[in-house]
Amino acid sequence: MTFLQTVLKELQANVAKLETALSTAGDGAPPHLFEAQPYAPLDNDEASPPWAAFELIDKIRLDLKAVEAAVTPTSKLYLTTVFAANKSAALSTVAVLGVTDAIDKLGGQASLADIAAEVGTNPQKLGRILRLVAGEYIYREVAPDVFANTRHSLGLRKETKAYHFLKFSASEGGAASAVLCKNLLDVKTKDSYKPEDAPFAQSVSNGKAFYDFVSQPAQAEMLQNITEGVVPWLNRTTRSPLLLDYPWGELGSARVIDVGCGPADSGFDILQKYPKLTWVLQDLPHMIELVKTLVPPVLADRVKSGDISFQVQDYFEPNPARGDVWYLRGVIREYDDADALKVLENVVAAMRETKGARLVLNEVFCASPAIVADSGIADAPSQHLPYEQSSLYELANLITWNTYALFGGKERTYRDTVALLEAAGLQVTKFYKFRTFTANIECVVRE
Ligand SMILES: C[S@@+](CC[C@H](N)C(=O)[O-])C[C@H]1O[C@@H](n2cnc3c(N)ncnc32)[C@H](O)[C@@H]1O
Repeated sequence: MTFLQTVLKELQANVAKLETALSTAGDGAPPHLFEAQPYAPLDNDEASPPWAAFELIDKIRLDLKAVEAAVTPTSKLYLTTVFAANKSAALSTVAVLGVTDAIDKLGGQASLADIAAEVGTNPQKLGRILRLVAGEYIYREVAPDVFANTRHSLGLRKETKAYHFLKFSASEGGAASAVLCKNLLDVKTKDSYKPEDAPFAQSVSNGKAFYDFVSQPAQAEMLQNITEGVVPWLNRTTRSPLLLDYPWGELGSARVIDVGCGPADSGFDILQKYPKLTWVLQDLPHMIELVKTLVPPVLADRVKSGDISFQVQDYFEPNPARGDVWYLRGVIREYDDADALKVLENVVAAMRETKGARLVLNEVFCASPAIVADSGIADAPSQHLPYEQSSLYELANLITWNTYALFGGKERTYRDTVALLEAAGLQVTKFYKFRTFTANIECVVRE
């Protein structure tokens, strides 16, 4: 069998398995594409697809890309890849313009002239953008110059607030990415993981670290957009797996120390679903003051009872807290190995004071699409997709480069992370893969 036929055979088998796995979800119907309604088993961020289905998604996508790459001339592969930034701008633009709402208002499908009049732009230019996005099956051209919503355009309605995230990523994220090459070669920045050396600081903020820049009075609008739009929308895409794919319930009434808690949205979500847990929120003074104001009203009584408490704690200093679970989400990604090790060593020293204490690390793990030793392999790339890494391999890598471009930091592979944890005196007990691009590593102190 030829390579293409081998991949197609694998694809066919995996699509059949996917349909079977999805037959128990939603109303049991297989995925649709052109209808203007969400496909609930896959598109509902408040739930997660069944595991068996989720595991097939990456395999199918990887093999589809293999087919696409195999039939594409090299220069055309470069051109479509390098111009993908235009797709980013197009998606952000239709979201900001409110094209989905306009089509809704015009009855579910409408001419370019009517959509353009509704959103206040030029129909010819809008058509060119919409065709780019329709190539991703977001919108459908139902007749020449007539566009309709599809399953994938509904998430762009203004009420979803997706446009905050899409606009920010395409504009500030795009500007930062544009200087990536300079950032990788400049002697000051190439080996640095500090936020003031990130591409964003070289392109947008005149040398200021991201949060120092957006905290300035002149950037108040950007900060508000980030805290009220960008971050909540992104967090929604990981919330359900974080709650369901790690056995928080088995921790019973454990005391959790949330190190570098930030706005603590994940802690507050976990506490609402697993009310027996008690939770200590640790961060620097300004963040502790802020997080006190962010406690959801349903948890107010738990603050009063002391089940949820706040501690100012610098994680580079010895940690006097005592707890059964030490939870670090997106903390060590901020640092190079030497600083990450300092943070972990302080946690390990405190963990030694509580028998059986465990550390739960929630991160994005850089992912390999496929590790293929031999050319002329007799199977499909999806059969070489490594396990110990973030799910959604492509999205995980896009996200880690995006966070690097904005904030610097060192996002790691699973192997890099395990080496760091072991250097800090920890022993990994389990890797919890999630149905999203983050995952948990659980460890205990090595005896
Ligand atoms: C990337 S954020 C992660 C926040 C949170 N864990 C989350 O998942 O949203 C890192 C957090 O570490 C805090 N932080 C930075 N330096 C710190 C330090 N030296 N000691 C304690 N917290 C610190 C920041 O204020 C910020 O809230």
